[in-house]
Amino acid sequence: SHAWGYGPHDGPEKWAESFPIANGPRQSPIDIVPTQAQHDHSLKHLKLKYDPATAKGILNNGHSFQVDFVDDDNSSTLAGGPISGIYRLRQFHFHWGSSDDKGSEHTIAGTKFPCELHLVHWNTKYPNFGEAASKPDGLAVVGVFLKIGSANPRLQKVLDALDDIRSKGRQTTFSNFDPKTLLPASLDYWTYEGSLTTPPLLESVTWIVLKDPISVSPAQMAKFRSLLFTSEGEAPCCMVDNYRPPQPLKGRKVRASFK
Ligand SMILES: NS(=O)(=O)c1ccc(C(=O)NCc2cccc(F)c2F)cc1
Ligand SMILES: [Zn+2]
Repeated sequence: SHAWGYGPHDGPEKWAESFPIANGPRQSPIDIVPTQAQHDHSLKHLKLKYDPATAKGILNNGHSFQVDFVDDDNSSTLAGGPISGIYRLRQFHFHWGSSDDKGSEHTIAGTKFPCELHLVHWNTKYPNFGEAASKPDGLAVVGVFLKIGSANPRLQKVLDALDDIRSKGRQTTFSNFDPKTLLPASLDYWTYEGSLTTPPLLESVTWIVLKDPISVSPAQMAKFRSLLFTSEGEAPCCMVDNYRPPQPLKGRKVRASFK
């Protein structure tokens, strides 16, 4: 079976056994070294258009939790930046650590953040997410680092919903939310060609990692860590350290939208 996780027996070091692409040429995440990124003045600014009414639900999928969006039309989209065409917002989710010194998937010159937000979009040149996920230009994920500081009021509605989805498989409605409120003031970014950071690890993602973090307080981090990897009735296992470590660059170039 393709049961995978983040523990010693089913974690990132074991994924290649079921998903050999784990050792592929464009795997994610990576360590981003700003001094080695190339400024590309042809990179456009990011165009994010999100309709709060497309927020649908919030789900504990046993690996993270995600907020799902209605993606039947172009109400919530990403365009510009390094991508061509229009990509539709599908979901956003997070990765985080058991302590504040780790948790992000991408790192900046070796620096780990306590948490990383991923906003997942798929290319509308394909009929649906599943099809797009198998194409080299099928997905675009915007990554945002979270840094320990003052409590972030923009996170609170998401964190307050976690009480209803503590265990794997739990979901509840989640409506009227604009994920644009989770973004930092500057949309400066690094971009490179990569993959999903969890199985099936498909090499179909144009990564757009924002340079500036948003804030999260220690108490808010504790809310993330109150979730469970496990289903109701199983021995509870805290959902923490659900991040893949950086993968080999294998000759890829990281471009910067800023000087
Ligand atoms: N962390 S991340 O942002 O890189 C990431 C984003 C999305 C997915 C995902 O959708 N997985 C399920 C999945 C995978 C392939 C095809 C599918 F249809 C599908 F639902 C996994 C990882
Ligand atoms: Zn992710």
